[in-house]
Amino acid sequence: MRPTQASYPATRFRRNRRTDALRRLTQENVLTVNDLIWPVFVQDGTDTETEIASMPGVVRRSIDRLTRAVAEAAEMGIPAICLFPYTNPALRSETCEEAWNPDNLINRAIRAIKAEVPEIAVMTDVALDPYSSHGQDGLMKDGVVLNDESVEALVRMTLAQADAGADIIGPSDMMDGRIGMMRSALEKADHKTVAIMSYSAKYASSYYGPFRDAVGADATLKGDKKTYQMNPANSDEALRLVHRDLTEGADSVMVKPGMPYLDICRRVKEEFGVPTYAYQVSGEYAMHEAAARNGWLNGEAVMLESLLAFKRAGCDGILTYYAPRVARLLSRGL
Ligand SMILES: NCc1[nH]cc(CCC(=O)O)c1CC(=O)O
Repeated sequence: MRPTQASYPATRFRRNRRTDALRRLTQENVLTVNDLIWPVFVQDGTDTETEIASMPGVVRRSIDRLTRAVAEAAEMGIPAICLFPYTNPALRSETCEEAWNPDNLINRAIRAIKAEVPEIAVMTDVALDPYSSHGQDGLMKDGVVLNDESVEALVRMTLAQADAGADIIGPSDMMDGRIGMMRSALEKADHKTVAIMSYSAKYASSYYGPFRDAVGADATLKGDKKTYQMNPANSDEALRLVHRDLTEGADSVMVKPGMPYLDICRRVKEEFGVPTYAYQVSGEYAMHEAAARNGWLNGEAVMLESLLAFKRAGCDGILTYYAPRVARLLSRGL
């Protein structure tokens, strides 16, 4: 489209901005509760929660408390949550078996939530970092993260989560070939309706720091994830990855992190026109909160502005730790 307008004074852009009513009438994009996926952290225990120092306002909850919080989220109209575990360090190992234990923390949480709050969509995370003694997303040998062996482990993990009742599988590991293997394993196991939202364009980002605190992978992580997560300098590669994942059977795709990668969101949406999501990651949340809590930014205003930006960039939805706060605001009509 080539925007056409007369020259000044026949055109005065301020006419459409003069009042709140006129601004609402000419607004191109809108953020609604239907755009929100709430990432949540789960820990062992009963009736407990633990604050995450680098993510003020975010907590890890025991399953009972989490289920109550998820019920409230559903009540507010939030369509989906995404579960992340804080695995007991004693259960982390080189071989990561806990990841596909049918009774691990995540699978117990899925069952509890689906029993109590069946209407909310439950998304999971598929990667080995909360279960590995080295904090990497795959299995390791001689200092190398193995691809095909890791995919086998991730497929086992996927099936255990589908058995527990997950609605959406979220592979965040960035191994090659995982989507195809997961899709055919799900078909074979008669989990034909389970969706896959692929973390297709996931960058080796420094914005994940606070998340690694939250799942306890920070202390254990040796080295970095640059041999499998994307180089932040790349953009064409993101399109190739999205294409690959779609041909292997992904139902939707994700770009991660969010705000520093809005150009990628726009390119993906324009090129493929598929359901496209962005993850406003822990570091983005931490930046906003740090500034807001210091009184340097208006927290509520930047929260809303940052989320609207994803819609403008073409995203169909956003994974955001702000989901319940935003939902509450939106239900009051802002
Ligand atoms: N593979 C695990 C995973 N899934 C989501 C995040 C980050 C989420 C966030 O920072 O909010 C990470 C961390 C990582 O890749 O190291």
